[in-house]
Amino acid sequence: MTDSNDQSGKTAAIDCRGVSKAYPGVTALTDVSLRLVPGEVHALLGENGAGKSTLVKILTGVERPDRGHVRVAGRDLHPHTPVTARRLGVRLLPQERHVAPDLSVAENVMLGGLPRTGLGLVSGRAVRSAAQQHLDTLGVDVDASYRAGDLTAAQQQLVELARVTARPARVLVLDEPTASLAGDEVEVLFGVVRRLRATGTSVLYISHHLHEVFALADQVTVLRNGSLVHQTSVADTDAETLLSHVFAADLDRGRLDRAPRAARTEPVMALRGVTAPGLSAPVNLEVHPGEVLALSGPAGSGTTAVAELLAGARRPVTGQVLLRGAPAPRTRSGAASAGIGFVPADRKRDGLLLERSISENVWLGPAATSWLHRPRRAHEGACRVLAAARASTTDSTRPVRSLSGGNQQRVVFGRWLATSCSVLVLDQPTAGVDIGAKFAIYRQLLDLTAQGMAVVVVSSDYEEISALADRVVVMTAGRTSAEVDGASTTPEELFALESPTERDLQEAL
Ligand SMILES: Nc1ncnc2c1ncn2[C@@H]1O[C@H](COP(=O)(O)OP(=O)(O)OP(=O)(O)O)[C@@H](O)[C@H]1O
Repeated sequence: MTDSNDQSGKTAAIDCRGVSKAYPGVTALTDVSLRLVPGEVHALLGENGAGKSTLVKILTGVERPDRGHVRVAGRDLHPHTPVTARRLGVRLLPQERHVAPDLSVAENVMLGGLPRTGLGLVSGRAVRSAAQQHLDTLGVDVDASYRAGDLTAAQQQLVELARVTARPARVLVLDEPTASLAGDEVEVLFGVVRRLRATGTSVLYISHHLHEVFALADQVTVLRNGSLVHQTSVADTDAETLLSHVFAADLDRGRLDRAPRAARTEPVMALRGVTAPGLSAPVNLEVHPGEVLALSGPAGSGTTAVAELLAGARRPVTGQVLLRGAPAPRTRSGAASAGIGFVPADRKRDGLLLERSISENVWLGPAATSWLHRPRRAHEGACRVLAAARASTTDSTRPVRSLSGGNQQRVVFGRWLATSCSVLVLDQPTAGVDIGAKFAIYRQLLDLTAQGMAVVVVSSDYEEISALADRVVVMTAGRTSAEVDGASTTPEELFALESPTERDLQEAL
């Protein structure tokens, strides 16, 4: 039996032994060992900053370990580069989307191996037909001839999944793959993972969602502060045990106590008969001070369009967006100056300056103007923000690039905690944020509404909606389709309300 074989004699698809990695001032991984046999789905859990992405970078050849080694199907990952990893069949679906927006869906899917004619030329028709066939096999309902940049974030994520699976993979690494997916798309992804497992591909599945681990994984490994603290078969564990390993301290998920809701006053914002790209019918909507309004609906249902209209990030074609009864600013910077905060779903788009410090990023938020002259205040403010958002680092002079993905999201959120806006619009605010920090963020939002701020949350997470919302506006196929009370609604009710009606289906035909 070689090093990479298990008792059954199976050679591990991927085997990493004693891997350690440090960045300046931070030990990201200490002596981590992990092996996946062919056809195994292995979940990797850990709070923000635990070392998951660093391990992924090492397994995919992007970063070299300081100590330890990686073998793929019994062969050393040497030289330790992404090209070697790819050649050995290790593929990655990254946390951030990387579709080429100006290329077609087909070109994006087939990017790594465009089918050629006998003369060695690339045939557009062959590319389209091969891509469409692959998308259909995966169950991804997207037309291969569309421009990738015109797709929703969730569709782009599925196109990327199609790209990484277009060629046979020995090991597929999925880094928080459901962060921008909702109900049906999650099922598509699960189907793909199950099919790959059946054909012998090993899947390393990184997630903050325990139900996904129990739905999909055979084995689970928990990292904490860069060390492997727990490794077991999923059949032999339960959610409480896993959580106790993910978080060193007891997780405070106690009830979110809410101040009694203030009597309805005049709306602070309203949409009156608004039409815009992404909407199929005029939208009427009011946002009141002191309430959390949730916009619930699958990707493409119009929730992001409404959030962007409120935040000045999308222009109405007809109708009016009102702020305190007067026309609202029609640009993002104008809306920010008028006190409308916005946390978009794609944090890269929110202009995080990755090379600059956490302090600077907090105070360079679109509503901040005076940070340049007050570095100490910026520093103190950033520390307060980081503590409030339960970020694992208190050193606000660190560059944002050195933060884990989830902690970068907290900085985006923290920007708006440090300002005094009257409306805060958040699109999927806790995607990629660990469960502990999620609840800290929910508490912050509820405190802000108790002080009179209006909060609008676009979310595809039913638990999030029930924890936060006073009112839920449900959207399907580009129009508002229902409004329900946040306190009494259930995930089942929301799911049923979000399912397309007969009318939606007929209009789509
Ligand atoms: N390029 C870098 N330079 C300095 N420190 C880094 C760098 N990349 C990661 N780190 C640090 O290494 C540690 C592990 O980060 P990593 O991104 O692996 O966490 P993670 O478990 O993937 O978190 P998340 O759930 O937020 O994505 C963190 O303390 C992070 O700040």
